Amino acid sequence: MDEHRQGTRRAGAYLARWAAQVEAELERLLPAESEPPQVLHRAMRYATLSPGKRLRAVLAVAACEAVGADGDRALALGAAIEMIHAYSLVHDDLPAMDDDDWRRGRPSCHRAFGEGIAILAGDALQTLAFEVLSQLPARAGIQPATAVAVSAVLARAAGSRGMAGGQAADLAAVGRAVDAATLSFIHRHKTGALIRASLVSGALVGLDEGEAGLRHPAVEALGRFGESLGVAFQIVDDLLDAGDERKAHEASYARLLGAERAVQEADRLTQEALAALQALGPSGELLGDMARLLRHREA
Ligand SMILES: CC(C)=CCC/C(C)=C/COP(=O)(O)OP(=O)(O)O
Ligand SMILES: C=C(C)CCOP(=O)(O)OP(=O)(O)O
Repeated sequence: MDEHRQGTRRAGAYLARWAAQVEAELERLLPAESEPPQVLHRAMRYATLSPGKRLRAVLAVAACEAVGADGDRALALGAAIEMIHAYSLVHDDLPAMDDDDWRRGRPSCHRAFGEGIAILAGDALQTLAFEVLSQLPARAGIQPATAVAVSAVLARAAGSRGMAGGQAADLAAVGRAVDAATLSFIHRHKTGALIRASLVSGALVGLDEGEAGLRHPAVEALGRFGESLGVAFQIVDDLLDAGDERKAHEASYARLLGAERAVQEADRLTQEALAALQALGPSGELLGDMARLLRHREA
C-alpha cells in the first residue's frame, strides 16, 4: 500500500474513533427529550445526533493534538462546534433557504417537526453551543481567558462576517450568474469560516494561553490550512451533489467552471492546505492525511 493510502486510512480511523467520542459528549450536553418543552428538545437532538461525519469537531481535536495537548481537552469544544454546524444545516434546509426535505438520510428537521420548531431548534442549538463554551473552564479545566478567546473566534466565524454572511451571499446568488470572486467569497464564508475556526479554536484550547494563542505560529498555520481546506471541502461537496437536479440553481465551481476545472481547483486548494501544514512539521501529518481523505471522499 502506498504511503498516501496508508495515511488516509489512518485519518479515517482517527475520524471514526473521535466522532464516536464527540457523539457521546453531545449525548451528555444536549437536553433530554423528557425535559419540557419536549418537542423542542427532541428536534435539537434529532438535528444534532443524526448521522453526520463530525468533521469539524474532529478537526478541533486534531488541532488540539497537533499543538501537543491531549485531544480530550477539545471534546466539549468539538461538541459545541457540532451544535453550531447542526443549527446551520437545520436553517439551510428551511423552505426560505435551500428547501431541502432530506438531511443525513432522514427527513430534514422542519419536515419532521414543522418550520416553527425547526427555526427554534436551530436558534437554541446555537445558544447552547455558547453556553457550553462558557463552561469550558469548569468542564475541561481550561483557562477562562482561553474560553473567551475561543468564544470570540467561533462567534465571528458563525456570524455575519462568517457563515451567516456567506449564506446571505449564497442566497443573493441563487438563479444568477456569479463570478469566481463572488463564489470564492461564498465558499470562504459559508463553509470555510467554521472549518477554519474549528482548527484555530482546537489549537487555542490545546495551548491554553488565552488570546495570546492567536499569535502562535502553529495557530496561524492551522488557520491558513483551514482556509484552503474549507473551500476545497465545499467544492468536493458540490461535485458530489453534481447529479442532484434540485441543486442545479445553486452557485458552485462545478457550475461556473465545469467539473474538470472544479476538480483541479479542489486539488490546488488541497495542495495549498498541505503546504500551510509544513510549519507544523511531523505534528501536522495527521491533518495532512485528513485533507487528502476529504479530497477523495465519496458521498
Ligand atoms: C447560517 C446558515 C443557515 C448557514 C448554512 C451554512 C452551510 C454550509 C450550509 C450547507 O451548505 P450546502 O447547501 O452547500 O450543503 P448541503 O449540500 O449539505 O445542503
Ligand atoms: C458545508 C457543507 C458542505 C454542509 C455539509 O457538511 P458536512 O458534509 O460536514 O455534513 P455532516 O457530515 O455533518 O452531515
